[in-house]
Amino acid sequence: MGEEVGFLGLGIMGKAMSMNLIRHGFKVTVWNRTLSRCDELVEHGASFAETPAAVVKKCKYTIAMLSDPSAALSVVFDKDGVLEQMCSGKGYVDMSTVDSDTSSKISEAITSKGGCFLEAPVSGSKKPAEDGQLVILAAGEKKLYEEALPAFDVMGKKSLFLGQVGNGAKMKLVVNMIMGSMLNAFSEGLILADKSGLNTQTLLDVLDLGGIANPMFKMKGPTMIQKSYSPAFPLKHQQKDMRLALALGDENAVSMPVAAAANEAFKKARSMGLGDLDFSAVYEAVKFPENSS
Ligand SMILES: NC(=O)C1=CN([C@@H]2O[C@H](COP(=O)(O)OP(=O)(O)OC[C@H]3O[C@@H](n4cnc5c(N)ncnc54)[C@H](OP(=O)(O)O)[C@@H]3O)[C@@H](O)[C@H]2O)C=CC1
Ligand SMILES: O=CC(=O)O
Repeated sequence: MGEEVGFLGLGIMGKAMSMNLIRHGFKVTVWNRTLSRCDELVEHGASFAETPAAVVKKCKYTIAMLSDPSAALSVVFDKDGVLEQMCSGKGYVDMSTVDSDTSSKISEAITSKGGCFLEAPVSGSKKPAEDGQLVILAAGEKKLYEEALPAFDVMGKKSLFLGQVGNGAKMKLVVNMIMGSMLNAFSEGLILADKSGLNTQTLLDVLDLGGIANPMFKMKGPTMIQKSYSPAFPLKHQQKDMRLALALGDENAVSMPVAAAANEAFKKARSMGLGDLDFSAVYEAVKFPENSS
């Protein structure tokens, strides 16, 4: 635990995850594109670096938690990026949700500089991140997985090593494709109950008692009924995951009409200006499809 760990990207997830590392005694150096977002972490004991390259220079391994493939690539390949200081003996752990091609590109670049690469996207949202209860889906260099396990144990409740680079990314996309499709079916059910004269809270109670009870319905149902969409998992990221999962389906000739329809609803929600709200705001797009532009 004596080694310095780097952390790039202090959004909803990165802030909670790096905070957990600090709380558990890790020495953490942080960077975020909007630098002011580092202040709170520094107040809690983190060190700050001006660029991703400066973080990598200082740290044995560096974790990233960034919004999407273009952010993940930019932080590695752009000026002052991760690659500039990557070398033998250093590791890079990308925990962002991206597609396997993006992850492979990053892996090749890191290993070509002599470094080790691990992808480690996570299942679980803001609250599990705050509580250290994420599920970590790692793949890539086993040696780096073992090195990062003490950090994973603090950030998550379970870590899985899934083999070669790409398997973690794919697993995460399959899980989120299912989650996005379920949320659409749930939204339609809430609307159907309401329009057909049923009490939506009673529907939530019935669902929670039966075989399709799940934490997502239990957590999101009450806030959806109240139209409260404070972002835990931003809708724009869920739509990105649906898009990437559908591309994975294309590559493998897997027909996914349910996921494709769910993706349309998330796109519609984005066109209604709901992208920065929680992904449960897709309920508004399902309820008022005519509001899309
Ligand atoms: N929220 C959730 O429930 C979960 C999210 N995820 C995944 O984790 C990742 C992060 O999600 P979350 O924290 O919610 O997202 P946020 O939108 O809250 O944070 C995104 C982070 O990426 C940074 N970023 C965006 N674009 C760039 C860029 N071009 N260059 C450098 N940095 C950039 C942002 O910096 P800045 O502050 O400057 O904008 C910010 O630090 C995503 O891949 C998401 O799909 C996975 C599981 C759960
Ligand atoms: O990616 C989102 C999640 O809740 O997991």
